[in-house]
Amino acid sequence: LHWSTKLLSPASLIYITFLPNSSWGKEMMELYNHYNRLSKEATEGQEDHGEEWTRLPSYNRTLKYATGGAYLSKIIQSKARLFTRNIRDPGAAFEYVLFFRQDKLKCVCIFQAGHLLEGPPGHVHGGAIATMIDTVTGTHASLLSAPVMTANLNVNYRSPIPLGSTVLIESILDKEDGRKMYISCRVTSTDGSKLHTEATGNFKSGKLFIIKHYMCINCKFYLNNFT
Ligand SMILES: CCCCCCCCCCCC(=O)SCCNC(=O)CCNC(=O)[C@H](O)C(C)(C)COP(=O)(O)OP(=O)(O)OC[C@H]1O[C@@H](n2cnc3c(N)ncnc32)[C@H](O)[C@@H]1OP(=O)(O)O
Repeated sequence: LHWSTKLLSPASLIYITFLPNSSWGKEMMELYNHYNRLSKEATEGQEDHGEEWTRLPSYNRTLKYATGGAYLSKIIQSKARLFTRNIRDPGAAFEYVLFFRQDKLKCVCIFQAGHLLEGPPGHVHGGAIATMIDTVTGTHASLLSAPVMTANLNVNYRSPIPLGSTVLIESILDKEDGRKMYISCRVTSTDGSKLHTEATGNFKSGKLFIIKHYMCINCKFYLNNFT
């Protein structure tokens, strides 16, 4: 069963894909269920595992509420589409979900790399890895301040990622300096034993967004109200 729906818009067909989908492997599903359970328990005030994760909303939903429509017209918002979500065939490319941990200002992304992302035979292309790192760290920086542009991204590839495998992408805030955010990131095997990639990023938020985002600086407020 593919949880995809087609919506007809004047200009194009917009595909909305619901997570999870049938392409997700066992490892991806187990991790998703793990973090989702922690998120739900935190939301519902159930058992306290000492970890309070929140699943992040979709890009379009984030855009809609983060900018409040003040700076992006409804037409632009409705057409905005993060390119990692553009592939219609479930499992073919970027399958991922992001969770945020408020108390540690930390993000985790569970990423399953599909066959279209092949670089070296049987392994994931470095550009696809950098794309996912930019997506995770950029989203993380946006959550902590305001929608950002990536100014700088340094990537060190330590060991290749097998195509079709599931990996964890974890990011943390290193430093905040006015409108600049410094985020670092590690891509590892799901048990954390193998380091695939390390990266650091420098992100810059725009002046226009700052006022609007004072309401989002407290991420808990933001996540509780807009997810
Ligand atoms: C909520 C929605 C969800 C959003 C979820 C989004 C998730 C996806 C995120 C994807 C993000 C992207 O891929 S964005 C696309 C790729 N990136 C881009 O195209 C960016 C292109 N570059 C630019 O637009 C610009 O150069 C900026 C915005 C980065 C900076 O321009 P500016 O604002 O005029 O800043 P400027 O005065 O030059 O510099 C300001 C300060 O930043 C420093 N700085 C500037 N550039 C760099 C640099 N490359 N490396 C280091 N430091 C730099 C300067 O030294 C200075 O420090 P000091 O003197 O203050 O100390």
